[in-house]
Amino acid sequence: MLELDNLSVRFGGLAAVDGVSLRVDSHEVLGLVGPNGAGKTTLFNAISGLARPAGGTIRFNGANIVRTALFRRSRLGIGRTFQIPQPMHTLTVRENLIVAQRFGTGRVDDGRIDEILDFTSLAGKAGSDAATGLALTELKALEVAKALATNPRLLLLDEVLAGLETVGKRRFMTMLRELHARFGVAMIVIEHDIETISTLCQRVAVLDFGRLIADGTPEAVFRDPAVMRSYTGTSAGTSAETSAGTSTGGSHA
Ligand SMILES: Nc1ncnc2c1ncn2[C@@H]1O[C@H](COP(=O)(O)OP(=O)(O)OP(=O)(O)O)[C@@H](O)[C@H]1O
Repeated sequence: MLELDNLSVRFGGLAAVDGVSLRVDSHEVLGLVGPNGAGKTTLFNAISGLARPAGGTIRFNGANIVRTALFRRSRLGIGRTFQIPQPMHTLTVRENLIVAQRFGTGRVDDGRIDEILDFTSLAGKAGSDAATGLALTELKALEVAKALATNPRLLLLDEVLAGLETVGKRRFMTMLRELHARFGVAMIVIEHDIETISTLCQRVAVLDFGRLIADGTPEAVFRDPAVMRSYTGTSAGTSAETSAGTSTGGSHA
């Protein structure tokens, strides 16, 4: 479905994404981890059309979309959320979904919007002001709902669980698993928490200084000493240690 070949994104002298080659198959759930500043969000920006690559190709369902405009990528089926929820202010929750759906599909389907509101547990908030009427969990749910309204085949989820407390996080993870099964989308999931990634994802890719340093099953990747060193500054622990909530949120700073 998605194939990145030697993809690079530069900010002046900084290679934020540095020669990354990676593929995601339809219906696959891929975790994307790495320390702060490793290039994860920049990679999402390149795939979704917000960042212009300095080199390499992005193939989506066979076509090279590296020069394709943002809204066209959305219409091809690439949806995303943002790390910091970005509701459209002054609009209600339902209106947010209508705008997202029109952007992503070129039309409005009220039945589909009702389905998404139900699915994301936002039906009771459909008429609420999106900027002022929502708790953090609901704002995160709205990010997912807006992305779903664009009718994605590939969903890029940028730290949608960050900041949620344990119960909210569990509920959200259940929702993401159901989403994958019910809407049949492939997903790339950026999260720092190893337990979350191991639970949600079949495969994990690790970025470090913009480079892909590992790609494999969660069990294999999180046991790789080089991987663990790169973002925690420690050597690999046992699987019990690494699945007990270890964060991948190390920093090069
Ligand atoms: N618009 C920009 N202009 C200049 N440098 C940028 C820009 N966006 C990102 N960077 C730099 O590119 C590198 C990668 O940043 P990016 O946000 O992609 O990392 P990340 O892995 O998503 O980090 P985090 O886990 O903190 O969200 C960092 O060094 C960052 O400072």
